[in-house]
Amino acid sequence: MAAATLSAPETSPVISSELCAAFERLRAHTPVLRREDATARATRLRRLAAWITGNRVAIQTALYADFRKPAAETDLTEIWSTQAEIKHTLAHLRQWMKPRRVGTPLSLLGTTSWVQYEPKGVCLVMAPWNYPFYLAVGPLVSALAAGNCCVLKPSELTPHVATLLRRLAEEVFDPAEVVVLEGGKDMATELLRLPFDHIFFTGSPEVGKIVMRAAAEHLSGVTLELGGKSPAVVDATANLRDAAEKLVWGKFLNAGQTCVAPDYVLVQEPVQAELVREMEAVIRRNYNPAGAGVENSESFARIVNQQHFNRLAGLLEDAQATGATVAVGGEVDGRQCFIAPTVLTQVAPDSRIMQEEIFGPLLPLVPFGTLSEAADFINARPKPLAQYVFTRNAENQRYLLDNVSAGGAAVNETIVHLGHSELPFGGVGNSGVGKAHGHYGFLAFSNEKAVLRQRIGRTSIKLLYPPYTPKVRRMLDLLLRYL
Ligand SMILES: NC(=O)C1=CN([C@@H]2O[C@H](COP(=O)(O)OP(=O)(O)OC[C@H]3O[C@@H](n4cnc5c(N)ncnc54)[C@H](OP(=O)(O)O)[C@@H]3O)[C@@H](O)[C@H]2O)C=CC1
Ligand SMILES: CCCCCC(=O)O
Repeated sequence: MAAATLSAPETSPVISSELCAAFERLRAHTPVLRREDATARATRLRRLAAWITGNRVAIQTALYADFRKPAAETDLTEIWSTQAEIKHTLAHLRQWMKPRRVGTPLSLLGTTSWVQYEPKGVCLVMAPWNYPFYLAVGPLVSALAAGNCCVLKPSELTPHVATLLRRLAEEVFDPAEVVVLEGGKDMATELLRLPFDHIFFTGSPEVGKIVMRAAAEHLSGVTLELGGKSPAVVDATANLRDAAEKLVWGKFLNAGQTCVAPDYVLVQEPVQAELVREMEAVIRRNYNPAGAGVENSESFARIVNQQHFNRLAGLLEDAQATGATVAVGGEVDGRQCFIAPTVLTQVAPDSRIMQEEIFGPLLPLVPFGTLSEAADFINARPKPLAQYVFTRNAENQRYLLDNVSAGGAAVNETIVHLGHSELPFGGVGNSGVGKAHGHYGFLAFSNEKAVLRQRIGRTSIKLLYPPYTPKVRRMLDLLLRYL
């Protein structure tokens, strides 16, 4: 069935003709992708994987040009993470695509039923700037695995990566399968007026609400991968050297511009000073081993732009103005958008740095007495994307995992749960809607169609057809009593 052309009411004057043409081209192509088998989809994903392998240096160069992301971090968090998603998808795609038979209840005896996975159609992927390659191509892999056509809107804050993504689309895909549309807020606003079948948005909760409102106009499906203040709790039983290593890595990777970065640390009072000492040693080892200064380290990224630098410098100033102490770091240089890995103590709970997502290399430590105080502190705030627990006490671990709601959690680790292909990734409440990665990503971009097949001349319900005679009423009595 040919997809209906966008009628005049849908193409409001604020949607440019080229956008409508691109959308129509994809929508007209959806029946072709719907008919493809696992082999055809896998071939497309292998072509993508080969392109990424062949363009490793170009990806590193683009990320470095955008905000001096170290090549090693690009390899790990942009290239390897994307290739791992493709590899896992290729290993399971045939299975995921198979219809799933379900059992038959007594009341439907004689029927056969299954769940059939069909593509949603034309999907929109809106990516953020902090992992601009992985967070654009990762969702694209899921969309293609599920048989969709896709519009990809990268962030304009990372223009070198956006240009690279456009080249990737042109070199790997048919323009009717995937199109990359570069632009900022205005482009995104226009795109959100189109009747996409699913919108996969990664970004801030504020913009996530804008996306969800726009999706309501067309009842588009949404996956919202949002952010928030992900807490880490370090109790008095924790291995502090181990906790320091993992907290410093997770916090200062990508200069703290990571959605699942530990935003702040709740540390049990008696071990705060020792934790600070351990963190200081790890920061020095990771970013200033020769004493040349972190600003000269090739292992530490920059803040993405002046606006975010100013925002973070403002958080640091406000924290200090409300009594915080800079225990480690604190150096800033606006000319190169540099903020050193910084650990803060004596942070006022009502200071700005404890109200908004930091999304930068500032790590406030907040002391607590009892675990219930720590849980109450977290639960008094919007539900986080991740929670981290550092403890050697199984009961403390259970208490915190059972009494704090978060999108995901890691115990004695940070961030890496995001790279586990068998785990659903996503937020809850203010930190997100829906799950991604692996099979969860495939399902996000699929319609799970329920199918029941009946034999001709038979129906489980015929005995209950009208007229509703006393015999039918007796059958209903039996039904309510036994089935
Ligand atoms: N859950 C997850 O997996 C992740 C969540 N995040 C979260 O994303 C945020 C940081 O990313 P950031 O890019 O700054 O997020 P934004 O919400 O600012 O932007 C996300 C996307 O939305 C676009 N956009 C911005 N403003 C609007 C608007 N008014 N209407 C429509 N689209 C708009 C952006 O375009 P443009 O950039 O071109 O303006 C970008 O493509 C943090 O909150 C972080 O926690 C980040 C990474 C992963
Ligand atoms: C591999 C690391 C990716 C992190 C994506 C984020 O949390 O922003």
